[in-house]
Amino acid sequence: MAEYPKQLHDVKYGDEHKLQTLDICLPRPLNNGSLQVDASTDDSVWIVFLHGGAWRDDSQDKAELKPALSQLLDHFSRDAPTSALRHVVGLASINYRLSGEPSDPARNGTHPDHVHDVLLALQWLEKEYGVGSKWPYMAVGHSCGATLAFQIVMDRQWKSAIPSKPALYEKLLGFAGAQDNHKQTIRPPVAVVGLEGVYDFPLLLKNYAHDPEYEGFIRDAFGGNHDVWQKASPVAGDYSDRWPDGHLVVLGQSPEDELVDWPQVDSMVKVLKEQGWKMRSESRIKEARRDSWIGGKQFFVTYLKGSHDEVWEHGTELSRTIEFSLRVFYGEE
Ligand SMILES: Nc1ccccc1C(=O)C[C@H](N)C(=O)O
Repeated sequence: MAEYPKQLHDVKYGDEHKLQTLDICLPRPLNNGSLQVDASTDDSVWIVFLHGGAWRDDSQDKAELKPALSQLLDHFSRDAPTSALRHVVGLASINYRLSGEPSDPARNGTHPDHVHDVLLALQWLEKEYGVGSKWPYMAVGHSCGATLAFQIVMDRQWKSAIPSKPALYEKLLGFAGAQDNHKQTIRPPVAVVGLEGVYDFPLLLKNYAHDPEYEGFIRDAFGGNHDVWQKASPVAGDYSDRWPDGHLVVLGQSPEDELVDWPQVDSMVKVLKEQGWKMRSESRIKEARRDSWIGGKQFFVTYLKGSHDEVWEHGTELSRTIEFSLRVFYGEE
């Protein structure tokens, strides 16, 4: 069996509970730090994937990336010189603590425990592979994984909403109670790619008021305080001054999604626009060339096909969106 692409499964990034594990895929050798293809680190990036499942569904985990990953690797092996994956140093898919099952230490989390685990995993990835220091990374998430992808950017808002665990924040983020973005020891991503994401909890609960499941999983994951629901929603984030590293947001949404409706995207779009982000259309990728927008902030809304979970189950939509995001980020068509 060929040594590459190399896959590492169930690697532990913490030992507090059994969901502190991640999978890694290295498409090609790291070669003492420089890559065989695209040796320039400037052209290389990590992909960090966060699965969905409403913070509670233990049938959904880091394996959500698998179908998309095999398609990405397929394209890469067929077409390495032009495949978007040639920019990718590695892909990581992260498990994190869930909520809703008080007797299980891996499923008794309340916000911000889920974010903590993701930050711990990022800290591990930085230490072991230079993710965020040697190489930038894109955070890609599905459903509540898309929520988490934004939450690792907007950390200060949820920190101030939850004063109970300041020591851990300080340890993980170098957060000294100040607004100083540069003190962070865990670098934020350069891009956030959300698919079928939950971005605005109060709006989600309003639009699905007829289905008690929604309030159920929000309460399990975030507690009963409405103020926290509002502050922890990605739409409450500051994506301008406090995210200097952020250059690209891609919001992928399927009109056929039966669990998360389009107003979630609309709400996020409104916030990004208000904060100075430029909306680009898919047909004008060239115009969005990174050279011409270094330091700029641009976002795309892309239409996906299929139901809420088909988007990752079939892999096609997830792999397509990752490839799209890489192409846009590197100014290719
Ligand atoms: N109802 C949702 C609303 C929004 C986002 C996800 C869900 C889910 O149901 C996910 C998962 N399959 C679950 O059963 O928890």
